[in-house]
Order: sequence, then structure tokens, then C-alpha cells
Amino acid sequence: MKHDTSAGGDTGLVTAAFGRHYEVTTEFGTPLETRVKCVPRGKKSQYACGDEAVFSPSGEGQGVITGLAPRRNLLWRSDAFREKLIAANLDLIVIVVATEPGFSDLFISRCLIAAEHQRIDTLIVLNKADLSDRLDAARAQLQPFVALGHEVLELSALEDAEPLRPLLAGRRSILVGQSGMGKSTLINTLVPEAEAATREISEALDSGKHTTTFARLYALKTGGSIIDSPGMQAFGLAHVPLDELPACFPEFRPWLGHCRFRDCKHETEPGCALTAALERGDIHPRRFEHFRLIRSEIEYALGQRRGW
Ligand SMILES: Nc1nc2c(ncn2[C@@H]2O[C@H](COP(=O)(O)OP(=O)(O)OP(=O)(O)O)[C@@H](O)[C@H]2O)c(=O)[nH]1
Ligand SMILES: [Zn+2]
Repeated sequence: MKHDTSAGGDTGLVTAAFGRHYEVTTEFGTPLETRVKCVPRGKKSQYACGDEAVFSPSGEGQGVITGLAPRRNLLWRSDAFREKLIAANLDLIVIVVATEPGFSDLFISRCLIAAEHQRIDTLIVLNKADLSDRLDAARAQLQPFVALGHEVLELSALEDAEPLRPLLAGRRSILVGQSGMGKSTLINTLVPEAEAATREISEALDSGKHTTTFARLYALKTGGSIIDSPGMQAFGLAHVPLDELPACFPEFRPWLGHCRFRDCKHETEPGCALTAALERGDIHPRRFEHFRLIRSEIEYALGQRRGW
């Protein structure tokens, strides 16, 4: 990907990304804020919400993106065949789950791995805490993450999203979650003008849908900004290098490098320090399952790319 800022032109923040169309905002969060509809110059160029773009104006309120400032980090997903940028230059990934519909703990592990890999902080939000009969089951499902030291913030977006606000102040955050967890409800509470902005774009795109279909970045009154992203059912991590995956599970780190074989795959090899830790109960079986699953996906993707 090109990081060409030498081209000159105006700079702005990518505040919305829909297909090959981007909204770039100059003077973001100030009274001088201006929104420009942009397309990328190159066929293959891809940008994400949170990118600092260089663009050349091409008409009233329109422009062409010609370059990009270097990214601090990039959140993206990929499988054997495709990759999709989610957001760039993040301080915090807020993983939203809910008491209902049910959520996937594997999805949480995927988000945490993506965050570890790009060194981005995380926070787990358990939404719909008002549906109290489902609360204990959801807490039990989150227990392995709590045991790892992850903070879980319980709230009800419909009743009161305020407990989240101080954790977002001054940072650039993204809400990620499976569909239906309440991300849009949270955004609409935290950013009152979000609903109108979403409707406007949906009408412009003629999608007429009420679910989130594109990523959008909003300024927060407390300083900082927040990105709403489309609900994800799949969060592939095919781009994570196989040899970097184990260290993306922080609880594996004390044992890494202690296996008998240097190229241990932590499967059935004798003298594997990770499977020994698993057997002793020092690694949670769900997390080890997630590791195995994601590793096999990465292996599959590597095989596909080599044309096996
Ligand atoms: N009881 C209860 N319902 C909630 C709460 N938050 C959201 N909901 C409901 O859950 C449903 C889904 O909420 P959305 O905000 O659309 O979920 P989303 O995560 O944005 O879903 P996608 O747009 O598909 O990604 C809606 O019917 C909301 O009214 C909550 O705190 N309590
Ligand atoms: Zn091993």
C-alpha cells in the first residue's frame, strides 16, 4: 500500500468509507469542518476510516485521494480470498457483546488477537444488561476473558450509556461486534447527531437499510472520536503471520520458546510447553481451541495463496 504524502494537496481525515467512495473531512471537529466526497486515484488504493488522506479538489465538494500519511495501526480482516480494511489509527477497540442474541466468544478472541497484533487497547462491553435473566449466562461466557485481566463494562445502551463516555474521552475508538449487539444504539446515545448522518448517507446510497452498512467516524464532545462499523459475522485473521499468532495470546507467552522442538506446532508433539500448560489448567481450554481454529484458518489461507 502506498504511503505517498509528497504529492501535495489538502489533507483531511477519512470519516466515512463506503465501497470505493470516501468522505474526507478537513478541520475535523472544529467549526471550520468541511466534508469532501472523494474517490481514490489508483484502482487498487484502499483507505479506511481514521486515515489521514491527501487529496486534490476536483470540483465543488469533491476530490481525488492521492496519498496517505503513515498509519499508526490498521484494523482489518481477511480470509483466503479477500481482505477488508476496517479502520486506521485507533487508540481503543470496544468489543460489544450483549445478553441477547447470543454472542460468540471466538469472535471476542479474534478481536483481541487483531488488537494485540496491532498494539491497540481493548475494552469489552456487555450491553443489554437490563435483560437480567440472561445476564449470568453472558457473564459466565465472558469469564475466561475476565480471568485474563480484561475489563468488562456492563451497561444498557437503551437506558444509560454514560459509564462508557469517560473511557472514550480524548481517544479514537471503534465499536466492533456481531450484528444486533447494539452498536448503533450506543453510537446514537453517545453522538446525538449520528442518526441523522446515517440516514443521510443511507438515502444517498439508496440502501434504505437500517442496519449499519459502512464505517463512519464521529467527533465526541469530550474530545476524541468514535467509529461505528458494520456488524460482522466473520472476522478472519488470515493476514496474521503464523509465527506471530501464539504471542497474540498473552497467556501463552510465559511458555513460548520452552517446547522441546523449536518448530513445535503445539499439537501432539512430545515436550510441548503449551499443551502441558493446558493440561495443568494454566491455559483455558476455550482459548486453546480458539488458537487451534485460527491457526488452521491461517494455514488454509497460506495454502490457497500458494495454489495448493
Ligand atoms: N433491551 C435492550 N435492547 C437493546 C439495547 N441496546 C440495543 N438494543 C436493541 O437491540 C437491537 C439491535 O441494536 P442495534 O443498535 O441496531 O445493533 P447493531 O449492533 O448496531 O447491529 P448492526 O447494525 O446489525 O450491526 C435493537 O432492537 C435495539 O433496540 C439495550 O441496552 N437493551
Ligand atoms: Zn509446543
